[in-house]
Amino acid sequence: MSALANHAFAKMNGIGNEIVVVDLRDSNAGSKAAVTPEDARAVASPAGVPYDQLMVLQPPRLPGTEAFIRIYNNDGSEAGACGNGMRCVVRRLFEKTGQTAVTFETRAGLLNCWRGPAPDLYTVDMGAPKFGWQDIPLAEEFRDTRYIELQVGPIDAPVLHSPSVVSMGNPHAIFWVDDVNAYDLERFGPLLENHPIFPERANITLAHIVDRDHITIRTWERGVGLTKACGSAACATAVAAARLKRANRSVEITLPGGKLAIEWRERDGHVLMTGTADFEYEGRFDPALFANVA
Ligand SMILES: N[C@@H](CCC[C@H](N)C(=O)O)C(=O)O
Repeated sequence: MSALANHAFAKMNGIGNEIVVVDLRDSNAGSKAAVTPEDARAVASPAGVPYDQLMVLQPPRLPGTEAFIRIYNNDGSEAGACGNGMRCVVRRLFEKTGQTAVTFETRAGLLNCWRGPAPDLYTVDMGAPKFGWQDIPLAEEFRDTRYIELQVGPIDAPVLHSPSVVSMGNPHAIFWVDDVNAYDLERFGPLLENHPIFPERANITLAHIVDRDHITIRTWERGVGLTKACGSAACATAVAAARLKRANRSVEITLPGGKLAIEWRERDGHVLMTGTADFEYEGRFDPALFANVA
């Protein structure tokens, strides 16, 4: 039987990024209570609780951490990072416990999160970005990942080309454009997400630098598709723009679902993401959802 059958969940969103939060720390099965890709797809089905990311809190593995968080995309694949999902987890936890700061373990490492700088805002220290081609990862060596050779469209008149690539615990490619709405991202997104240059696939973002303090983005998410917001893409874009010296290290990013404040901190190179998180409703998963899951 699935660890999720009849288990409580909270439906939330991080500026429109659809998030389901499940806390398995209290599960009788303890640390063995793992969510399978089939479970994750069953929850995402129309009869379930459709989401972009499923955030699963498992018992902590390291002293000083609140939980080990596993992050599933709605195609059942697992992600190392999800900025919007982290803010949702943090809001849910803080409202239940009164805590105001916490450390989680994720596949991408330890993440410190806190309430503030205003009562309705939550900040996640997303850690340090990585720029090495093996870290992103790319299938072949690129010594300079500020721009890589990749294009879609005719060779002599590419529609999109020369993205910056960054790992924020998950792989991101950022294409610099004048108007993020002028491209058919639903068409180009899947081609680029699955391009052989990205052996682990990639999140694909269109970014327009409005000025040194503002950037607008739209993202095709790996394992999901078009979303209203992708927090790690906002972080990757901010860092890539600063690296190109086209923006300041603190910027406001506008996404289809809302705004995020991103700071690439000078002191330690960590990226801080600040934004809201909204609670929608809560319930229990219908066990029938998992009837055909092994
Ligand atoms: N929505 C997320 C990113 C989720 C993970 C991504 N689809 C991946 O597979 O890397 C965010 O807010 O960061």
